[in-house]
Amino acid sequence: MRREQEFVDGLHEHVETLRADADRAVKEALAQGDTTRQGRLERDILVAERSGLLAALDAVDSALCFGRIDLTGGATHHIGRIGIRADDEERTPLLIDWRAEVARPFYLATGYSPMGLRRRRHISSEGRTVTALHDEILDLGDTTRTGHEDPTGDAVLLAALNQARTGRMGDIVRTIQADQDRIIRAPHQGVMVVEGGPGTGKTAVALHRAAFLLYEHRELLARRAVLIVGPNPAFLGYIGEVLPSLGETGVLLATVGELFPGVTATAADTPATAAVKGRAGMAEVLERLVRDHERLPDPVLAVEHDRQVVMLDEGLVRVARDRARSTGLPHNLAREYFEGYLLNTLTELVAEQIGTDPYDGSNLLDDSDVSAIRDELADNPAVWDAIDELWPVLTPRQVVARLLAEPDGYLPPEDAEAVRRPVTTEWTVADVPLLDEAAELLGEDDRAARDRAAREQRARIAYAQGVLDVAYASRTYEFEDKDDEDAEVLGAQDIIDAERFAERHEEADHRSAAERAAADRTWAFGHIIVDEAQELSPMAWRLLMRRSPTRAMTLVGDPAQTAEAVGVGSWKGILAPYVEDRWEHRRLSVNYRTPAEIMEVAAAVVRARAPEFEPPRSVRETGIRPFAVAAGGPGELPGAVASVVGDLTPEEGRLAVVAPRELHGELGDALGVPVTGVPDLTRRVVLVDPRGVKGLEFDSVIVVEPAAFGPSDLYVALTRATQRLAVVHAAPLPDALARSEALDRA
Ligand SMILES: Nc1ncnc2c1ncn2[C@@H]1O[C@H](COP(=O)(O)OP(=O)(O)OP(=O)(O)O)[C@@H](O)[C@H]1O
Repeated sequence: MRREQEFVDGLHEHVETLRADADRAVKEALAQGDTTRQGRLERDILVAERSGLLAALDAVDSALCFGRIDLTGGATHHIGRIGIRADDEERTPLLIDWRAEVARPFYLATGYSPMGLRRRRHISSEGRTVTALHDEILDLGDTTRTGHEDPTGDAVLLAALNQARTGRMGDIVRTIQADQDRIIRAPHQGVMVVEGGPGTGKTAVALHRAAFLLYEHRELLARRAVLIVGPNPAFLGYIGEVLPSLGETGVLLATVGELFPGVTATAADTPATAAVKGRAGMAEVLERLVRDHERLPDPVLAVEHDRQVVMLDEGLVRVARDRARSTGLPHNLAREYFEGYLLNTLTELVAEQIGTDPYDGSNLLDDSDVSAIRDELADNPAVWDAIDELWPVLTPRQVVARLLAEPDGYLPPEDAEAVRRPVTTEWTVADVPLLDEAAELLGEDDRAARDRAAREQRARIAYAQGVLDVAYASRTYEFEDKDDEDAEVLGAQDIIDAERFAERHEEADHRSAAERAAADRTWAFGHIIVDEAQELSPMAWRLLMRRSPTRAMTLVGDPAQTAEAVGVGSWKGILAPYVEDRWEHRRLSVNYRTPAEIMEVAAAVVRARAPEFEPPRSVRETGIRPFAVAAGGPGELPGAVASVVGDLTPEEGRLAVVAPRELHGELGDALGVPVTGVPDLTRRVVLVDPRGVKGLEFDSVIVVEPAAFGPSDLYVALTRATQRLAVVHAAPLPDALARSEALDRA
């Protein structure tokens, strides 16, 4: 223990030096004034790098080192959250990053396959103080003993699993299990699906995989960013600290409702409405709606020009429309072509009207006359009104709002009723993939932005030119008598370089890749990780696949926990359109969260639908049996819940009351718990609705009125506790629970 403490102390001293160096480097660099473009670039890179290092050092401050491996050859390596090297010539590694290949045996070695290890040591600490060592002997011939042997090899894991919860997920870097490690370190190309029941560590594995990929492919992923998609904001809050604790911050965490820049949708539709909006067929519906805006006159459209009236008939417009469509461009981009064709058509009509020789029918106009007519037409607002009517520029919001306000003719009557709503500016989560699809169909008409950018650039150049002219004039004057040729040449060159000077004045984009990605709908992420992937609709998959042209994705989920009517039918069905059968499937089968006693109750709920269902194997038994409490009637429910909350609230840790939303008001009053949209999971007692509890976990869970839950919601709710579970009900229990022998009656 003393030696490990000395090692840890030495490590912290070294970290202090690194921190001070990095801090100084950042301050010095920031204090430097603007020099050359190159200099500023280098400064920005240095500041970003050192600030990143500082953030990583701060994040991993406690429990920096958590393990040691002793190799049969005599070498030893300490393993930690980040890698640290000594200052010597060879930059000798002091602490090995857990993600490095050298650290791998720490996670994989067994007595049967020791991978060159003699011993594996877990080092536990509180803050900077080493509190315990646990050694596993992997070389069975080795007889040296340290007095810290852990005969079963799982003391550290069990201690982690039994620890009181904090309302924030923690990292599992000290105890990653072998099957989890293989997923975390799988190659990053292609699609990998990770399936596993509740508590098998899917979320933990997904987050550690992100950290591993950022380590292994740092350059690519720092540029392209990693996106992690989760089911709801409470869940993202719950997992938000895992990656920073591993020293990683450059990751974008988002729900699907946040993936259309400018919209943050949290409102949910009813399941039936979300199901209609999420169907793959909606892509064609939107396409049809957009094409219906590429209109034909019925039968003619009169355009006034220069005191004449020109008649655009259906046939003429159809030709222009077909030509514009044949470009294959999205609606807003093809409009430029439509404008051109229609102006040509109008020019011909006007030229015919005014230029035809009344005697022989020949045209009296020459090319320059015709060209002048075209220019005049292009200046005529009436012409642009006609173009706007026939081929309007559309925004994604207009298109989706129009569909939802007037779905008739686009959706069968029943579906139309399900989605219909008045025009509104508030979007639901299920609207977001529709907005994204619409944006894709419309294309970005960036001509205005391009023109503006060009104008600004010209203005900047003119300004820079002016500045340099002044500088040049004064310099010439200043150097006139000195006959300093060099200075003269320099001044002249600067003026030639006005354009470069202007560029230098452009603000550098200081945002991180993740921040830029969040603001850019067309961003292609380096890797996408989807948690609770079973929840996503086909339309949401379309959106995500557009963000991942390389299809580097890790999808984790559990079909048995699917609540959404449009969720995953089968991975195959979802993935085939994008990658055919080129995806990998991995399974996790050990439940680290839910003790066996609770899992038996939860499994009964699924078995009522699927008798052959096999739940994941719980790694722990606690000897504490779940129980049900029957309230005398609905009026007595809050009191009964309050009494069970009193019994089950842990000294440390968290308790969740999972109840249908309708009951939250009276339960909140009875328990003195605030009723909020996004629950504050760091409170000792929280009130959550069945949908919102997905992915979360607590020491104790009380499920209220389970008859009101959908079967998959009930399964999810019953599998959230690490220690104790109770069910409180006024209505009769669902059959599966009523019959379960694993549920005691209090
Ligand atoms: N190797 C491990 N070491 C320590 N704790 C672990 C390990 N694997 C998983 N856990 C813990 O088990 C709990 C469940 O993990 P996680 O939430 O990742 O499971 P999940 O499969 O996503 O569950 P669900 O589908 O029910 O939401 C977490 O508290 C996690 O920290």
